[in-house]
Parts: sequence; C-alpha cells; structure tokens
Amino acid sequence: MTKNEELSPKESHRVTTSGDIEVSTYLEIAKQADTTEAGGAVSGASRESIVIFDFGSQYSLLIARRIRELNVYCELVPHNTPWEKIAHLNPKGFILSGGPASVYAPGAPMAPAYIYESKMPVLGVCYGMQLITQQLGGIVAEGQAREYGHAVLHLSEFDDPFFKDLPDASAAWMSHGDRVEKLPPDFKSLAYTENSPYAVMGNGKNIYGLQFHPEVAHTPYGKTLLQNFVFNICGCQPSWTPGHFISESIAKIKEQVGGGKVIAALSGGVDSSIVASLIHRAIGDQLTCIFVNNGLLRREEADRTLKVFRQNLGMNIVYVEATDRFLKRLAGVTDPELKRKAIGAEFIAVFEEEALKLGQVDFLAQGTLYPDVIESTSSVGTASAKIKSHHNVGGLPENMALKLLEPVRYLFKDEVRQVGIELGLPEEMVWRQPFPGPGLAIRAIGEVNREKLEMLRAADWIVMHEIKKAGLYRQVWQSFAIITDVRSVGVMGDFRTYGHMVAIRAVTSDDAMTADWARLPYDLLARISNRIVNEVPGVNRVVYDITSKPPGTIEWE
Ligand SMILES: Nc1ncnc2c1ncn2[C@@H]1O[C@H](COP(=O)(O)OP(=O)(O)OP(=O)(O)O)[C@@H](O)[C@H]1O
Ligand SMILES: O=c1[nH]c(=O)c2[nH+]cn([C@@H]3O[C@H](COP(=O)(O)O)[C@@H](O)[C@H]3O)c2[nH]1
Ligand SMILES: NC(=O)CC[C@H](N)C(=O)O
Ligand SMILES: [Mg+2]
Repeated sequence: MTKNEELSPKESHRVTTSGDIEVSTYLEIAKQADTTEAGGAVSGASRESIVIFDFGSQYSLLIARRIRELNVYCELVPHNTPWEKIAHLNPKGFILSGGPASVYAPGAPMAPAYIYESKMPVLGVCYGMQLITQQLGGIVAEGQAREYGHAVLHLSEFDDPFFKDLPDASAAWMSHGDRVEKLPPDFKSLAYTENSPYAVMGNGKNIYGLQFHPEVAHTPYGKTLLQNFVFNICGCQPSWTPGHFISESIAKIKEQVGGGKVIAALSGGVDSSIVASLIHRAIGDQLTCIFVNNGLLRREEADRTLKVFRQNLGMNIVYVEATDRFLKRLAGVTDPELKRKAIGAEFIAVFEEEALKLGQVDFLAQGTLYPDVIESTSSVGTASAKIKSHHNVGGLPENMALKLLEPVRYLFKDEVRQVGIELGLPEEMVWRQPFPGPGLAIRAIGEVNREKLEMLRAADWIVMHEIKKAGLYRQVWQSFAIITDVRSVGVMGDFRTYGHMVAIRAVTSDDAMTADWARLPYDLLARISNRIVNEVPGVNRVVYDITSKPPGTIEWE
C-alpha cells in the first residue's frame, strides 16, 4: 500500500502463487557476498546478465531484486570490481547504484573505465547518474534545495524506448542533495521534476541516468523503467528462472547444522516465526526457541505470542522473564545508538545463558532481514552509510560464542510474508505489523523508565485498537505511539497541566526501505488523540508525524 490518498478500510488483496516461493536468488547473492570470488555461485557461463555496481546505496539489493523479478539474471558487485571478475557473467548492460558519497568529494568511489569503453548500455541511478555526468564531462554540484521523498516526474521526450508505457506525469521517490548542473556532451534532459531539471538524462544511444530511485516501491513506474532498460535498451530475454527458496533453504540448514543444536530467538514477529518454522522443518527437535520478555513489549504481547505459538507450532519454546535486567541495563542511557547496542548485547547474554542450560548449542538463529543488515552496516563491500544499529545486527557484541544462522538475511519483508503463507503459518502471524526487537525502548525518547513505558503502553494500546476498529490494520505498514520528553502546558478541568507529548506514527510501505506517512482519516486521528489525552495519565498533547522515509526513518530512534 504505497498510494498517498486518504485510507479507507478494504480487504487487502495479495496474490500468492502456490507451491514454493521463487526468491532463492538472494541465497546466491548471499553466497556471493560470503565468498571472495565474485560470482562464485553462478553456473552456466553463457547466460546473459545485468551487472549492478554497488556504490553503497540503501537500495542496491532492491535493484537486484527488481531485475530478477523480470526473469533476468543479475549480480550486485562492489563498485571497483575488475572486468576479469565479471566477464564470465556475460553482461548485457550495467547499472550504477546510488550511494551516500558526493561525486565531487575527494576519494569518492568511481566507476571503472571499462563500463564506458565497452559501449554497452549503462543506467545510472542517483549517485550513478551523477557519476556518469562527472566521468563523461558534465558538472555535478551541491543542490540549493534537497529532495527527499515524493516528487512529480514530467516527461519531456515521449518517444524514447526507455519511456515505453510511462504516463506523461508520475510519482518518483527522491533521496539526494547533489544535482547535475551541466549535462555531459551529447546528453539531453528527457524528464524533469520541480527541483531537478535533469531528472532523467540520456545520450540518444544507450546511456541513461535517473536522479530518482526506480527500484523503490514508492516509485510506481520504476519497474516499468527498469523493464524498458533491461529489455528495450539492453536486449535481454526474460529467460532466467529463480530456484525455490523453501526447499533450498531447508537443504542448506540441514547441511550447515548437521547433528548440532540450534536455539532460535523468537519474538512472535513474522520473521522469527518463519525462521523457526523453516529450521523446525529441517532439523525438528534439534531446535529450541527462546522468547525473551525484555520488559519492552506491548501490552499483553508476551501472553498472546506464547499462546499463538503453543497452539500452532509444535516446537520447544523456553520463556525467559528478563524485564529487570534489561531495564537495569538501560537506566541512564539516552543516546539511541547506545540504547540499541545495550539491548543487542543483553539479548545475546540471555541467549548464551539459555544455551548453556541446554548443553552444547552451536547456532543462534535470528529472523534478520536485509533492511536490518543494510541499515546497520557502514560497509557492504563498498561505501554504504550506517543509519542505525539494528539490535540483531549492528547491536551484536563482537565476541559471540554461538554461530549465527539467518536464513532470511537477504530477503525483504514482503518476500518473508510470502514464505510464511507458503509454509501455512496462521494469518495472525504473517500479517502482524512489524515490531522492532528493541521494542518500546526506541519509542520512548530519552531515558527509558517504567513510568514512561507504562504511558507508552497505554497510548500504543489505544492506537492499535482504534486502527484495528477502523479496519486499517493491514493497510498501514506500522502504526504506533512514541512518547517524547517534550512537555507542554495544557488545561484540563480548569487546571493547568504540564504533561508529556505523544506522537503518532503510521506509515505505508511495502518493504520498510521507503515509507510514506499514512493519510489516516481525520476522525480516526481525532478519536486516537482524544482517547490518549483522556485515558493516559501524564500525557496532555498528541501530534501526528507527517514525515516520509526518506528523509525520516520509520522508528524515531
Ligand atoms: N523478544 C524477543 N525474544 C527473542 N528474540 C527476539 C525478540 N525480539 C526480537 N528478537 C530477535 O530479533 C530478530 C529481529 O527482530 P524483528 O522485530 O526485526 O523481527 P521479528 O520480530 O521476527 O519480525 P517483525 O519485524 O515482524 O516484528 C527476531 O527475528 C528475533 O530473532
Ligand atoms: O528487529 C528490529 N531491530 C531493530 O533494532 C530495529 N530498528 C528498526 N526496526 C524495524 O525496521 C524497519 C525499518 O525501520 P527504520 O525505518 O526505523 O529504520 C521498521 O519496520 C522498524 O520497526 C527494527 N527491527
Ligand atoms: N541517493 C543517492 O544516490 C544520493 C547521491 C548523493 N549522495 C546525493 O546526495 O545527491
Ligand atoms: Mg519484531
């Protein structure tokens, strides 16, 4: 659900295929990322491909996903990969990803010369477009106005094969501060937005640049553009089919674990539930699940999760009550990154203690997804920036006794949900809104204490209840409350109040990589605000967060 019109309740239609889900491709990317030999996972030397050069964008893997969804093989390689390492892929075109650097900064990553010398088609996305500009003789500079989130793209050339099936005006998702000031010789502008006269550029042959991101779900015609590039410009055939995720990962887990023992960190969320189910299918009772009540869960969450699990999945589950130790560890911590690291480390301490009680345990399984990985990292082979340390990736301590088992590490949430449907998990699990592992701690701004957690729990309960009652729970990606340390003056029953401010965040998204604030109906917002101020002692003001991602993130910390 990425359209930004006012939401109204309706059944959400998700088309599912029967049988296994076709996303095993990411296992190949995973294998590739885990080996030093680029393309180690590839078979069939004559197969054609698209090669994506990674300049560190948050969205680089999404580009790979989109191309593979077109049934064309592609690989994501570090931006400085030499030709000898990709020649065997039989590339038919190159894509240069976005990235956090500025092309004019000293030491900025550059594209290898062979890309241009090959005369093969090239598509630059954001940083990639800026790079083509600079490397081919144009000028890139810091823009006067930055563009993050929604923009309207207007075509100025209508007959270009790159624009087949594109409307004259459509939405495009932006994330940049620099812009092309002067096009390279032979290039012209093919489309513009209010702030970018060169939103799309081309040289009339086979080199194109996009200032926006076609790979994100919030650019609705992005897939059409990628399709046009791959088929009309590069001349690829849609002849490649991916393998099967469920059967392949079960086989892989069996091979990795052998006769060993695994504990799975289970949160009740969709990712860890699916990971536990996959592993259970692979190794049965060699698996024990650990559910930690860290005191940062929502109201009734612990009981509900245990009940759903015990009813539906016949696995061993250990429940650990750890509220006191988590809150003790968080006392006095206000910095968001330190909070995340403290929680990550405490989780691992709990898992290691529980593992000891079970005897020799070899693996810790987690429901880590690709967004957790890319946001937490400051280098996936190249130059990506750290946004925040997800507790289960960047928040992990350096020396861990247990080896990690993360079968969905290269998937996005919508793909994981698809796996859950194929595995036959209950709807309640598959369609639960994501809830971050650090839980309410990253929604209680400033120091986390019991008093704030109580206020937040009460406010969160009201938001969830009202969203469900309005029939919007599935249409919004996440909807929740944040308690801030901002206090303001109010008047209640003729008395002055000086209370906390609660913020409401509700966003639409497909994969958490980009998001837009949900256009919740005013009367629903009014009901939520009214109830929170009336029912939650200590809170006297409610605001609604209307920031998209980018430039915001979904959580506040
Ligand atoms: N309370 C918890 N007890 C045990 N493990 C947890 C807990 N919270 C989080 N984890 C671990 O951290 C991982 C990442 O959490 P995250 O919230 O991203 O995923 P999830 O809870 O499985 O799914 P969702 O995103 O739908 O909430 C989980 O998959 C799980 O392995
Ligand atoms: O398990 C998790 N551990 C974390 O540390 C964490 N931080 C953010 N999130 C969830 O990830 C998605 C993207 O969040 P942001 O836009 O805030 O980065 C959203 O769905 C967030 O709820 C987390 N999940
Ligand atoms: N998303 C991107 O690729 C950003 C490119 C560059 N860092 C800019 O801000 O313009
Ligand atoms: Mg969760």
